Amino acid sequence: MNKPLKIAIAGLGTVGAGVIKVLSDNKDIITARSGRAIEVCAVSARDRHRDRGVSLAPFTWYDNPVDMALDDEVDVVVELIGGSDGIAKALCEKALENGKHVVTANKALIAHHGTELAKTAEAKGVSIMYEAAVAGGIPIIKALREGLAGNGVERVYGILNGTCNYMLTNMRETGRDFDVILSEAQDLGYAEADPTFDVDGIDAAHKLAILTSVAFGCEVDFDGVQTEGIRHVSPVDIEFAEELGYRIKLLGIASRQNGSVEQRVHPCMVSKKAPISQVEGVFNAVVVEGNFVDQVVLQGRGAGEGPTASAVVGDLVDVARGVKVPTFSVAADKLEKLKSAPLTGHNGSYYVRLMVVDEPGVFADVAGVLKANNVSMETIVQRNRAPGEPVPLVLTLHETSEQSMLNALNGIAALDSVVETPRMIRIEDF
Ligand SMILES: NC(=O)C1=CN([C@@H]2O[C@H](COP(=O)(O)OP(=O)(O)OC[C@H]3O[C@@H](n4cnc5c(N)ncnc54)[C@H](O)[C@@H]3O)[C@@H](O)[C@H]2O)C=CC1
Ligand SMILES: N[C@@H](CC=O)C(=O)O
Ligand code: NA
Repeated sequence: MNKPLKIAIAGLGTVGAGVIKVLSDNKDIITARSGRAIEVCAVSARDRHRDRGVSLAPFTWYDNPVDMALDDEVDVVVELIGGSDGIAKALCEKALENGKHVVTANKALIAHHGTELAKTAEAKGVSIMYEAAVAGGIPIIKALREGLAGNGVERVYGILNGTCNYMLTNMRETGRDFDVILSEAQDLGYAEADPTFDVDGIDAAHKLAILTSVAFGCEVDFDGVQTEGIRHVSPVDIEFAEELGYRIKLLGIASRQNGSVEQRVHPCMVSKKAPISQVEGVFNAVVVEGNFVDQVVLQGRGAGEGPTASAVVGDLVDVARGVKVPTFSVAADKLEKLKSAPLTGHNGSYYVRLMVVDEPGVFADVAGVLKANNVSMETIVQRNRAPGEPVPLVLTLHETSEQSMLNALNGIAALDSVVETPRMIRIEDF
């Protein structure tokens, strides 16, 4: 048997503790598949004495995880702390510079610094692997980079945040409060250390920026992702979506368009008949559209201890086997720099909810603004008649440009009878 692969784990929270469990429970199959044992030799976390359900006694303890990058026994540093900068970045940089492989679940780090880290790794002849960073247990990075390498990818999209999908599913099914369901997702280990990253779409944007890079062979451009979270999705919108035949999903969508790339994360109305609208709870799904394969759909748990640890260990097995692949889909110094397409140039259909004073002439005023902006209406629904009181007025609009829609919304918001900021959700036709 070849000599064991020695790993150092930085961060022993949901994912770190999970990795120790997978390596121990599946030791025999992992050793057989890797052709060598994968052994933890060192660990680091903030609290040495917390009960994690795993014994740390066999491992060397480091108070400062960055020192593990200098440990001669260590072949691979597994970074499971999180955060785009600070200690996680310092550790990964130092490990790569010292010729150690890095495996990480940290999407924030890869989304912000992926291109430079890949350049360092490739120059040093080591790997930085990050399967767990995108869509948890779904092996989407491997699928895109390896299995689909023969295709030109035209579009990649999906449900990329388990917390938001769990919340939207539960809001619809149970009618419970946003904050109660968010705290449940935190207890289940799905949410980020700062859950505003989930709720505001930032985590999904991190993942989309990484997917874009692997799918299109371009530099990672997190700032190019146009991002909106689920904070403004209200129970009223969820009810209207049901009535109109849609489900609301937070999607990340990246498409290539003549030398530029459009990257967007926002709530979408998706037909209840579309397969992606059936993906519920903590499950994620990623759809890849390739020019020869047509459509490939991968679905699985996007967050939580077991699925995320499964992805980390998959990367470790690749390192143990000596697999050599580019960090993204082409060598780091050959990644294209693509321009970002602005969302104002996007064409699509829209759902709009207004809160209006229930009085004669409101429909006509709204229709007048839409006409002036060349936006045509598909349906209009008003419920709960309450003369003189604010009531919801819901419209769906035929395909139009985002800029026209925004102009129309500004005009509508200025009408006296419209009493709250209009809410707009894009309708996606999959
Ligand atoms: N929880 C999940 O479902 C998923 C998490 N991830 C990513 O995995 C990473 C870890 O996430 P979780 O395990 O959920 O976080 P966590 O908060 O449960 O664990 C973080 C660990 O890092 C340690 N840590 C923090 N600062 C430290 C420092 N200065 N020095 C040493 N240790 C330090 C903490 O003590 C803790 O053990 C993050 O990058 C996260 O985005 C990725 C996919 C899914
Ligand atoms: N907070 C993330 C964890 C996995 O990436 C999520 O909810 O998807
Ligand atoms: Na993954």
